[in-house]
Formats: sequence, C-alpha cells, structure tokens
Amino acid sequence: MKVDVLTLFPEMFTGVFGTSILGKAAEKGIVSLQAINFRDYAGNKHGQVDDTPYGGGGGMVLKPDAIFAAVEALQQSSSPARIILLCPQGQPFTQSKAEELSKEDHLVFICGHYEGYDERIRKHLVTDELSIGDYVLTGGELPAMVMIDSVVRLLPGVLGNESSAITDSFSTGLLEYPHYTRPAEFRGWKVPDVLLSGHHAHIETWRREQALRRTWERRPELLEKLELSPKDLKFLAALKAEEQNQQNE
Ligand SMILES: C[S@@+](CC[C@H](N)C(=O)[O-])C[C@H]1O[C@@H](n2cnc3c(N)ncnc32)[C@H](O)[C@@H]1O
Repeated sequence: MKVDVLTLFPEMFTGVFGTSILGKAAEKGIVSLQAINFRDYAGNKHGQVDDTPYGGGGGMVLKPDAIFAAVEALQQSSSPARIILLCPQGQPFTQSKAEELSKEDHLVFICGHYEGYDERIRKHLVTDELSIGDYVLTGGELPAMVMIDSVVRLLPGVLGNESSAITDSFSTGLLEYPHYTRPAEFRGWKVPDVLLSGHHAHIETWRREQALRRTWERRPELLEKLELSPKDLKFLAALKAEEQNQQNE
C-alpha cells in the first residue's frame, strides 16, 4: 500500500512513520509512507497557501491551488484510490472504515490547518471527508496519524500475530474480553481459573461471555447492531436479570 500525506508540517510524521509497527511495516516494504509539504506546490514566490475568507470573518482559509496541484502530481505516478480530507465535519472514522481503507492500494490524506479549506476542495477533489471525533484540533496531522496507524496494522504481515486483530474491540462488533498474563497471582488478585485450565472450549466460552458483558456494561448500543446467537442472547438475558435483581435489592 502507498500512503501519501499532504501537510504543511511533514516533520511531524518523522517519528510516527519511522517507529514501532509502522516503521517495521515500511522497512518490510508492506507500506510506503510519505509526508509531502503542499507548500512546495504553491506556485507563488512566497509559498502562500492560505488567504483571508471572502465575506470577512476571522482566520485564514487554505487556498485550492496548492492542494489541487499536489494531488494532481501524485495522480501522475499512480491514481490514488481514495483522497481523504481530514475534517471535524466529516463522517466519523470507525474500525469498519479502517478495514475498508486497508483494502485500497493508494491513499492520500489532506491535512487542514487554520480555519479550514476552500469549499471547492471538498466539492471537487476529495473522495472522503473523515473526522476522528466531535472536537476540534489545530490541524489534520494527528487525525491522519490515527487513521494511518489503524489502517496499516490491518495489512497482512504487519502484526506478528494476525489473529490478534480479528478479536480486537469493534472488529467483532463487541468490545474485546479482558486479558491476563503472568504472574498467576499478583498482590492477592488471581487470574480467573478457566484461563489456567488449558481447556480451549471453556476458555472460548468465557471470552465470548466476557466480551458480551463488557459491551453490555460499557457500550450497550453496539449490541443492537449485531446478529447474536441464541447462546449469546441467553447469556445477555441472564445479565439483564442479574442487573434487575441488584436494582431491586
Ligand atoms: C481548527 S480546524 C478547522 C475547523 C473548522 N473551522 C470547522 O469548524 O469545521 C483545522 C483543521 O484541523 C483538522 N481537524 C480538526 N479537528 C478534526 C477532527 N476532529 N477530525 C479530523 N480533522 C480535524 C482539519 O483538517 C481542519 O481543517
């Protein structure tokens, strides 16, 4: 996969692109990660990429010319499948969006700054507008890093143990079950017996029930979107009854 980021601050990506799992994925040639300064495409001698808004008001707006020119230069080498505008007004970025993007060959992320972008960039250049949440940051760099990290870790060969991504929270539609490691007892707190039993079927059942319980307790709305088995439904009915009993006590 090829990932290009258009930004005014390419130096912000040096650490993220060169470290840990992303750095190793790039080293192995699974992904090529590039941060490009779109000021280089400004086409004027001062490298000006922003201007005051028509109609007045505070803040500076990113002009369309440099961003169009930078994307068009990338399109000459390989046509990007998706051109993603980082934007608090965009669709919420989710695990299923990460999975969808991980199937593409070439992604381009455009990072805004200041007051935002000229509307013609939204209307005539990009394929997606994505947000990392209902809050406003100073720029699109951190959201781009968040999205790239969650997409790249899904690429085959990036995580040592492929199956770990399959059970991650949201991948199954549920929050993930709790994990324990050595020691079996720490300050008097013991690891659940079932995890030490070596009985794989019992461990699977325990994990499924813990994932259902955790999702029910923390994000019950996620359960509404899932097709649950009769066994899951029975377990949830027992949980609800347990909760009801506690309220009545
Ligand atoms: C200060 S913000 C502009 C906010 C804009 N005036 C608005 O109200 O929608 C500057 C840039 O940061 C990025 N940004 C800020 N918050 C974001 C979020 N939640 N998700 C994605 N990008 C965000 C975008 O690239 C945005 O253009």
